[in-house]
Parts: sequence; structure tokens; C-alpha cells
Amino acid sequence: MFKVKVPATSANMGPGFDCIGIALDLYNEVEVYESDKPLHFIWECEEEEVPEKENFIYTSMMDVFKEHDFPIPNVKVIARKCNIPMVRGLGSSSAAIVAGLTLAYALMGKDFDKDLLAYKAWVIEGHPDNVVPCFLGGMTISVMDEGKPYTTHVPIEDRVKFMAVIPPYKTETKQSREVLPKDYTRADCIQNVSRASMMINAFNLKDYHLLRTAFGDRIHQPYRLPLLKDAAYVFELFKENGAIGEFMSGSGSTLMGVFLDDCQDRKLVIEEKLKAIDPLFRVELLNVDRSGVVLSKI
Ligand SMILES: Nc1ncnc2c1ncn2[C@@H]1O[C@H](COP(=O)(O)OP(=O)(O)OP(=O)(O)O)[C@@H](O)[C@H]1O
Ligand SMILES: N[C@@H](CCO)C(=O)O
Repeated sequence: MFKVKVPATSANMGPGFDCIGIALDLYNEVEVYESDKPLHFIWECEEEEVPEKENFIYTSMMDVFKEHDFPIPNVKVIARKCNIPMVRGLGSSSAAIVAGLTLAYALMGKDFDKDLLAYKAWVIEGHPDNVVPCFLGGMTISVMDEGKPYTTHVPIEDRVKFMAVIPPYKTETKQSREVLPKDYTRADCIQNVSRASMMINAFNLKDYHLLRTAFGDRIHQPYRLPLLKDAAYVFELFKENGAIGEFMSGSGSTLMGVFLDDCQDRKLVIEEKLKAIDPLFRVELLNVDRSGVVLSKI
């Protein structure tokens, strides 16, 4: 029947807390086939199974059918590929929501309106910095103004590469939001507005020497990075190996180094050093995904 391919996303990118994010070329795939039983879920991934009733693929599909008063179809939903590591700051939960919404609309025979669905996913997730780039691809800035969503894309050259260092330990977004203050000083606000603006212009003008400063943040990283025992070392490794900047991906635990051009050799160096600490460290060298979610018939 249908297949969806959904990209990983890296939210915040330093100062863009809860509004800026980027889609990357690491994908999960979910398939739907006719069945003789009402919608049921099959987990074929190597990752630890998220049970059906708690699984955002399943729950977001069921929510759509309920909202539209649509009879639950006789289908099996198969989580076929899970390349996006779970609970690591690369948008696995958003990818699940995006997959579920897209498949539910396909099964209802409704038009595949990415903007409308991105907005729905934004409401479910609570913040847009993963779900919007996951739907639309590329690097996005999203703003809600009096209940109306606005999104704009930031141009990124193909030569910009994202090196994701994925630690063996998880960071739940829910918990890592609890360590953040409720209020910020004017100085903190100025710091983030100035850095986020500079980051966007650095990408716009390809003025990459500004990026390290521009990725500076005072809203979340100062509170979250100290909880990640290897963060300082990983950032040092990025710097020593020619990164043009670094930030925490989403709410962690993944740490992201930004590089230019071919940096496969530097990936190997960093990987070797990290595996000496713990062989379960994973390092992925990623490009920007420009398509967002892709729905196809099978
Ligand atoms: N299909 C699914 N895949 C991954 N996580 C899921 C899925 N369905 C439900 N979840 C739940 O989502 C939570 C993980 O979301 P969380 O936001 O903490 O991590 P993430 O999405 O991988 O990273 P981030 O949002 O920081 O980029 C887990 O509690 C997990 O059980
Ligand atoms: N903006 C979110 C992204 C993680 O889901 C956060 O940092 O909490």
C-alpha cells in the first residue's frame, strides 16, 4: 500500500531554542499493508521496541482517525527501518509522529498537504524545531503568531556536513526540559537573539568563520551540557579536527560538529578516539536532507 521515509532532525542548532532545526540524511521507514485485522503494529527494528499503545506512529495514526471520525482500517503497520537512534536528540519521536500523520492521511485518501500536517505535528509535539524540518526538509525557522504558523528556509550549501557523535546513553527531552530555568535575564535574551541572527546570516552569506561564535547559547546548553559527561571532550575533538562550529543536537545526548567539504578522514579519527572510551559510541557524517518526509505507494 504505502511507505514513508522520514529524516532525522537536529533541533535548536545552538541559540535557536524551540524554533530552528535541520533535516539530515539518516532515515526511518514505515510501511502499511492491507490485513484481515484492524490496524495493528509490527516492530521490525533492531532498536528496543516501543510498545504499540505508546508508540507515536500508532498513537498519531489513531488520533487522526478519531478526529476525522474515520473507521479504523484493516491494515498492518510495520516499523521497517530505524536508523535514527532513539532518545538521543536526533528527532526520533518527531519522525514517528510525522510518519504516523502522513500514513493516516494517505489511508484516508486525503491530499498530502505537508504544510497542514507540519502544523498538526507541531501542535502534538509542542515545538516545531524537529517536526517542521522533518516534514519539509532543509533548515527551517518556525514562528507561531496569534495561532498562525510561519516557516522560512535557510539556504545551506552541499559542502556543509554535520558530524553527529551519538553517545551510548539516552537523554529524554521531557527530563532535560525540566533542568531549564523558567525565566532569563535581559543579557541572556540579547545573547541568544544576537547569536541566532548571526548564525542565519553566516549560512546565508556562507561566512562560516562566524559560526562557532554564532552557535553560542544561554537558553539551554549551559544547563544541559554539564549533564553529559563526554560533552567537553567531544567538543574538543571537533575543534582539534577542523570543525567550524559545534552544538548540542536537540536536548542531547547527541553532539554535533559542523564541517566543510570532505571530512571522512576526520570522522575516522574522532570515531577511533571515542571508541577507545566506549565502543558503543556511534559517529555519523550527515548531509542536509532537502526533501523531508517522502510518501510512496508500494
Ligand atoms: N516510534 C518511536 N520512536 C522513538 N521514540 C518514540 C516512538 N514512539 C514513542 N516514542 C517515545 O518518545 C520518547 C523519545 O523522545 P525524545 O524527544 O526524548 O527523544 P528524540 O525524539 O530521540 O530526541 P529529540 O527530540 O531531543 O531530538 C521516548 O520516551 C519514546 O518512548
Ligand atoms: N527544542 C527542543 C528539542 C528537543 O525535542 C528542546 O531542546 O527541548
